[in-house]
Amino acid sequence: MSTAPVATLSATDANLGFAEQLRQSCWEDWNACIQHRFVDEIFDGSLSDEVLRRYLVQDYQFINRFVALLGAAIASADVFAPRVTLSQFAAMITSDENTYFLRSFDVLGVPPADRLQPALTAPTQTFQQLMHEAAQSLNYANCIAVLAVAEGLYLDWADQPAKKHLPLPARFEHAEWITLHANDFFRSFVAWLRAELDRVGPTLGREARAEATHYFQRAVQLERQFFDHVYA
Ligand SMILES: Cc1ncc(C[n+]2csc(CCO)c2C)c(N)n1
Repeated sequence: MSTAPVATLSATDANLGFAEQLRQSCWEDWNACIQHRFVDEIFDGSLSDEVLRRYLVQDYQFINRFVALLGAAIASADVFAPRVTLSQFAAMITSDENTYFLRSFDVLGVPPADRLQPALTAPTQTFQQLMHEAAQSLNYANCIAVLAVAEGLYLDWADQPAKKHLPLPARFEHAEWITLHANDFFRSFVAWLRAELDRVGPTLGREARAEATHYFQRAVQLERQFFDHVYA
């Protein structure tokens, strides 16, 4: 009979994949996001134009670094299959999603300067920097960790059981921001990202795992700050 120590992980951790361990490690910030006032107000259509405008103007400044991060994930993936999935997603978001922002900017009367070169707020700058840092690391786990937050947290607020029974809000600026993140394509992409974290997590050494975890946690904190700051 062996007397060797069996495990250093708690029973709970041992039963969870890496993706779920990461999410649970930031449970408080994660929940603060998906239960945010912004989420409640976009679902019931009461979101003020001023708040939505601040949000969308800053959010539009994400896509550039986000696509670069996808590129870094494609470059650093260990095998061919994830490169294909990530490339297909990159193709989708660089074609379809742009029109939502432009149509909303038209309705909200956002002038060209605020669409193209707005003054960046601190959470936007820090998020851009985090995406840049993850991309520059050319480390697949780091890249996927940040992508899994940017996508997974958006799926979790837009697709949550508590909101499922609600009719969509009347205005497209509200309704489409929900449906862009609550649809089968997006659901399956997020499930794939989480499965990738579960696949690569166990291959990481202690330091690499801690590094990917730190990227994930910083991204979740920034998501929360981003929601908060459009009301400040
Ligand atoms: C602060 C912030 N965090 C995450 C997302 C979600 N998101 C960013 S890029 C992208 C891919 C295209 O849909 C998605 C889903 C966001 N919009 N804003």
